Amino acid sequence: MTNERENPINALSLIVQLKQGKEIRQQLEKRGLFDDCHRLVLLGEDQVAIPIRQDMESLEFINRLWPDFIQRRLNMPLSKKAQARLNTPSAKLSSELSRLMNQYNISEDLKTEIPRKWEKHHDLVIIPATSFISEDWTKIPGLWKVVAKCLSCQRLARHACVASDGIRSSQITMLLGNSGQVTHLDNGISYSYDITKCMFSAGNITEKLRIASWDCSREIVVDLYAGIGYFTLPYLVHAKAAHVHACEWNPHAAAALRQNLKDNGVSDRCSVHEGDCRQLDLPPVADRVNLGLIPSSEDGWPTAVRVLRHGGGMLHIHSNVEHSLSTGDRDECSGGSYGGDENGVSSSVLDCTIKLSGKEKLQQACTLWSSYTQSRILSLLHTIKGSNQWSVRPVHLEVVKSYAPHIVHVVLDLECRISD
Ligand SMILES: C[S@+](CC[C@H](N)C(=O)[O-])C[C@H]1O[C@@H](n2cnc3c(N)ncnc32)[C@H](O)[C@@H]1O
Repeated sequence: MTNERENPINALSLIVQLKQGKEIRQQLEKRGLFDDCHRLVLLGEDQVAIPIRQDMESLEFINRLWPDFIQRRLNMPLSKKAQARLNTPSAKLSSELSRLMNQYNISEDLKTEIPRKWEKHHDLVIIPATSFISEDWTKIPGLWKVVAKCLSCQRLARHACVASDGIRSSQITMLLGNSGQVTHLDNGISYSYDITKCMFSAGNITEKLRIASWDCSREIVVDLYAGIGYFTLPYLVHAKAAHVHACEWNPHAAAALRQNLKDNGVSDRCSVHEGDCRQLDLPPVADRVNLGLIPSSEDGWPTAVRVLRHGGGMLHIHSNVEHSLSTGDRDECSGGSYGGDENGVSSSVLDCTIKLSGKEKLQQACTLWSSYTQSRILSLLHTIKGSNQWSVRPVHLEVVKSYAPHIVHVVLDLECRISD
């Protein structure tokens, strides 16, 4: 509680007797009517002003509950919570830029280009692709330094979409600072790379942890889309894989991968195959094949089957799955097509007009994709391995993360076995 004069901001309050203050405040808090941006103010010896919310709904409720209490606008100091909110990087950026926009006559409309979220890599911040794109921002001298100061970083870069050039080269440009080299320490593994040349998927953490929990000490693993080692490294460092064959065609990512193998002391158990995994020259040695490419790793399925050892093994197949094909406000879905296969297994089985919840739609879409994948892999096993004795068994389907609205990144663990 405070006195009326200290650091005041005009706010609406409910005036109550001091002895009732605690109870009324608790009731206001319980009902979400208390304004936690301001502090209570003592009025003389026996009254207290309790800050209240000012929206119509709250006021109607307060009037109904306490019709006899006086409401008054008062100068009330900001609460600690509100002061903390003002000190956030986001608040600092917004207030500093508002001031500069005013000074340099920049239209208020461009406020939409001030970032509200960003990625922080220690002293380097990457802002979204939509940030500060209008020409007018160049009117502010030293803009990048101002932004970096508000966001408490030394280096600043701006995102663009990951390139659709297949090698998923990064399209990040440096705005402040020269080097884009960063290091992430993640579950005891150090990953270094240049953000302007390679991409890093921070969202795959659950899958990395899953891999880390396995015992692969007697296994040979093939990682077809190794990148800088997102999955290769947990296989080696935590799952203790006997050997990993890591394939990667982006030369920058392959160089970072080699460095990361060295930095984590596991180079001796990894062979890096630099090139297109579809042409991977490897005999059938794999107990496990990781296919970590989204939106789809289907191009790599023939190679995965080819490198599986004769008795079979496990495939970890990544994919994006779209789980809402509804139109308008009718909750309906129809025919998500993942193609058919040569066994005539059609995947266009999802043709329903019944109402489905989001969770049910997700389940259906995953089931659909999973059965399509199983039948494709089985058919590849028959063709490539030259035997009809193969069987596939879905062991687990992991939902890794939401990739975009109605699109989830999933991993299917598919066991492939040949009967004796
Ligand atoms: C880094 S991304 C995904 C890595 C990780 N699975 C993830 O989700 O973060 C996939 C990597 O596969 C590589 N890649 C894509 N197609 C490839 C191919 N046909 N042969 C080898 N590497 C490929 C890309 O260059 C990229 O580095």
